[in-house]
Amino acid sequence: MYSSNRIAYWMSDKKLQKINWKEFEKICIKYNFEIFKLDLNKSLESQGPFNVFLHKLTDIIALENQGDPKSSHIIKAVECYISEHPSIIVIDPIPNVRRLLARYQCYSIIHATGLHKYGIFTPNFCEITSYDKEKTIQQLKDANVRYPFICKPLLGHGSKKAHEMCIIFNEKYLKDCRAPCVAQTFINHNAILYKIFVIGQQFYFVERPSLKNFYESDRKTICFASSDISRANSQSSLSVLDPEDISVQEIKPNPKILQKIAETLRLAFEMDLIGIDVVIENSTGKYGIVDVNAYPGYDGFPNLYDALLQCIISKVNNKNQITDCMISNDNPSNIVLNHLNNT
Ligand SMILES: Nc1ncnc2c1ncn2[C@@H]1O[C@H](COP(=O)(O)OP(=O)(O)OP(=O)(O)O)[C@@H](O)[C@H]1O
Ligand SMILES: O=P(O)(O)O[C@H]1[C@H](O)[C@H](O)[C@H](OP(=O)(O)O)[C@@H](OP(=O)(O)O)[C@@H]1O
Ligand SMILES: [Mg+2]
Repeated sequence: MYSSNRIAYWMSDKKLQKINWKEFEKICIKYNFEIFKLDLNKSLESQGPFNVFLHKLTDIIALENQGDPKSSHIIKAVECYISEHPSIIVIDPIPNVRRLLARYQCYSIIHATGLHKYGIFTPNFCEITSYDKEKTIQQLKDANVRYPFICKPLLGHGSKKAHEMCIIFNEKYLKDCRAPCVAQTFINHNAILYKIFVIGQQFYFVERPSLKNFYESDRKTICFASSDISRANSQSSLSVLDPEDISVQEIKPNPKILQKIAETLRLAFEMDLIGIDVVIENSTGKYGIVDVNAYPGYDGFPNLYDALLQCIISKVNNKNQITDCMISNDNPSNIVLNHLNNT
């Protein structure tokens, strides 16, 4: 049991408390898994061996990204340990998490999936790189980003700042774009958002409040913190529909389409723990993917920890099967032996 069923994890204390981690530890013990928190300030070698590494390192990766030497040292040590022990199952691989954290790259990956064949899209987006007005106008035009649009920080996780956004309604207030950022066309969706939570092959979705409908106009920029909008109990004034929008009929989501989104993005991002935020566009009924999150809150996911352990077990089994297969088929010494036996 020692090395084949040993899970190392790392998450911030805030995350551990929020998701009631003690419950997961109990389930692990019940199923004969040893589980322990990795100390990132100590030698990793001395804490091994382990065969699964489960983590939410987004805050540290974000700091590394901003040039913080301590965070960079920690992430390098983790990556180095993983590359020296390639049999470890990492949930999720650090390069894949990095890709998802960068909003521009994240939307580019969604755009490349071919989901548009199923009436699913990611709103037009571009990177705004400077405060040069003419340049910004050109960047928006090239990507067909229309007013109003949302400005989102380039990094999608890891700090309060990553969730500070604004809605820009016209050219006059382009100066409010906090460059560098991603600009994304605003999709009217009657203030309802669906959060799809993915754990390996399992998924679940919940309905959440969202931003009300907005139109191009001469109004001033609206700034908001995304954490005030789409939590289960959020009550932002920005989510209260204007009287003329109240009669717009609610379109219920098709679970098959949400499943298609979950399966496609899990494969596209090569990650098992993701959250996907989807809105249904009022005018077309199409499904717009507006955000993808690494290791989300899973608020409302039934039997969360059974699902998580099931995901881990299936990855461990897959890995063992592949290893068995390699030992019996591909091992060069076996091939030589088989050849010798046949001659
Ligand atoms: N393109 C869009 N059109 C309309 N509304 C949008 C769009 N993008 C985002 N929103 C709204 O803004 C909110 C915040 O956007 P987004 O999810 O990108 O921020 P975030 O900081 O990544 O949020 P999270 O905390 O879920 O990670 C969404 O919950 C949704 O209500
Ligand atoms: O409502 P969800 O679960 O989608 O909310 C996420 C949200 O995506 C935020 O991005 C948070 O991530 P950080 O930026 O890493 O703080 C998540 O926070 P966490 O505390 O659960 O890790 C939310 O769950
Ligand atoms: Mg997000």
